[in-house]
Amino acid sequence: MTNELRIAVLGVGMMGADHVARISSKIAGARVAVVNDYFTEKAEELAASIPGARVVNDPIDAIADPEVDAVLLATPGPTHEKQLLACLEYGKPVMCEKPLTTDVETSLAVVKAEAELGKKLIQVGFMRRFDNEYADLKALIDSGDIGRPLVVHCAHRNPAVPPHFDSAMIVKDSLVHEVDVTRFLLDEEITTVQIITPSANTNAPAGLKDPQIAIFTTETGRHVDAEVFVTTGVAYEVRTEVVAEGGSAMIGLDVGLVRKSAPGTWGGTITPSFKERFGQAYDTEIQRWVDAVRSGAETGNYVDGPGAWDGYAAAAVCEAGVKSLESGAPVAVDMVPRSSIPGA
Ligand SMILES: NC(=O)c1ccc[n+]([C@@H]2O[C@H](COP(=O)([O-])OP(=O)(O)OC[C@H]3O[C@@H](n4cnc5c(N)ncnc54)[C@H](O)[C@@H]3O)[C@@H](O)[C@H]2O)c1
Ligand SMILES: O[C@H]1[C@H](O)[C@@H](O)[C@H](O)[C@@H](O)[C@H]1O
Repeated sequence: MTNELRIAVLGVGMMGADHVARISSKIAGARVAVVNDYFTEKAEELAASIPGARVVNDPIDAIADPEVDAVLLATPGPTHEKQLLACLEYGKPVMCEKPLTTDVETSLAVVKAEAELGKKLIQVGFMRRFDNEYADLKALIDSGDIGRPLVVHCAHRNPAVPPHFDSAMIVKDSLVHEVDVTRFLLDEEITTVQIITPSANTNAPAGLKDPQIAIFTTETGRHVDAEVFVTTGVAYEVRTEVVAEGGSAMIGLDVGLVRKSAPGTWGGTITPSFKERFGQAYDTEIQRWVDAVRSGAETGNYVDGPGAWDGYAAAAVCEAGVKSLESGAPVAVDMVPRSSIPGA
């Protein structure tokens, strides 16, 4: 490996293009060497603006390229399985945007393939773990200062989603972040999921079950509720409140700037999308991944943060969530025990 990590970015739509800009302007020790997209012109246009970047038309060729040290996958979820398995085959560390894959069987297959390889090469883009507010909340819980958490309340609101977004995607693409936040903050698996669908937003596309209320139960019987509402038309709002035996704590109040102005109104600003709300988290996530990959050869661990197992656990919870979305009843999460896959 050269000193500078040479990254191939696959999929340069909204997230991929954002990561290319990030790596090229803010991230130390790495550069974009290869750009790939299903639409070649899109890749060519972007590569032309990045010194030293070139286009490789086939995603698997891009992964296998000898002048690529690591891969950033920002392609749509259904393409992840094949591209992740190719990364493992060619021994390339990979930062895969969530979800790991879109179903539980393929997620488990990826976990097993990585475990057989004996190297941690896969990091999953659960960026909230790198957000300063979430990191502070986790540190507060771990310090014991508020005692044992009993209940977590979450709200996850998007102003809008793309037209192809369906009710199951609200679970697999949006609620998946609360699934990971729950596992991250409480350090245990989710055992049951129930999804309740209140009266749908009349401004949402016909048939979209939005908002949804999810209820998780964890291994030790703790309770998490999450309101996910992806067509609010307002702004991007992500809130989490932890209620513990000795106090409570909340993040995501948008109180960075409180402005008072005439005539007698007050208020601050709310981030319009996840790009602004989690910009710092994406920067930290990618910098720490680059640092981990650059030092990984010695340890066999090229990951700093959520890995393939976390992606699989999230897929298993979301699968139960989609079943509950249909029935409205609580559904048990079906997961293999981690100990059954040595090295996972
Ligand atoms: N962490 C987050 O907050 C966050 C936010 C948005 C999206 N995402 C995730 O990022 C990924 C991409 O989402 P997006 O919103 O940027 O989607 P997008 O549709 O804007 O971009 C996807 C790009 O991949 C290209 N593509 C499709 N199939 C391909 C293939 N087989 N090989 C190469 N390129 C291919 C498309 O042409 C497109 O340019 C998804 O997994 C999504 O869930 C994560
Ligand atoms: O893919 C996006 C992304 O993961 C965002 O962080 C989330 O807020 C959206 O709901 C989802 O559609």
